[in-house]
Amino acid sequence: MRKSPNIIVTGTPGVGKTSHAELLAEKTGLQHLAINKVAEEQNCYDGRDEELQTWIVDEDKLLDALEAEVPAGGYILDWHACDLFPKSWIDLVVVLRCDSTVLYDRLTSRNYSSKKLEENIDAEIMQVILEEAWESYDGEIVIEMQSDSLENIDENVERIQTWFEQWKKDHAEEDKD
Ligand SMILES: Nc1ncnc2c1ncn2[C@@H]1O[C@H](COP(=O)(O)OP(=O)(O)OP(=O)(O)O)[C@@H](O)[C@H]1O
Repeated sequence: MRKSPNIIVTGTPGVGKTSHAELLAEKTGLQHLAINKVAEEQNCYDGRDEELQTWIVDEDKLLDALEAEVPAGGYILDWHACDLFPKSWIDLVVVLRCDSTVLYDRLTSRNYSSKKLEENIDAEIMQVILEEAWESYDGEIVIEMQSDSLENIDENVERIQTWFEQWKKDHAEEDKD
């Protein structure tokens, strides 16, 4: 039984996962875990995709690196995929969405190749990560949030914070029972 929940914040690159996760960590005291940093620090790679200029993550190694701490709870898992985390670890999945023209502007400032830019915009339009979340977790724990503006970040974090406080209350009562 976790004393604090685990929340995934996921979505296409550039939708605002880090921005949300950092503010949410500040408001809730949950620990922000940038999964790409864990993969880098623990060398959970299985080669490199030169065309897309990204590392290929060895998911088994990555799960091994997370297994000792994450199941106990208290983490915000920030990553551009969500299907590798076991269902039993996760209490809420936040899928951030972004208008494709807004996302295009955010990603062009990153010097991505045109192929990488196009793939990410297509993935957002086709709601690839949202479908992945629906397939991997129970529908009632998956929430979709729009992340086009700074106001959206504040509103979304406030909503998640309300959910977090309710979760804590519910579980404190369960502990008493
Ligand atoms: N809702 C938003 N409104 C305005 N700007 C935003 C919003 N979300 C993110 N941004 C801006 O877009 C850029 C990318 O944001 P961020 O790094 O949080 O995205 P990300 O999803 O974590 O990206 P990555 O997957 O590459 O780590 C940053 O410059 C950030 O300030």
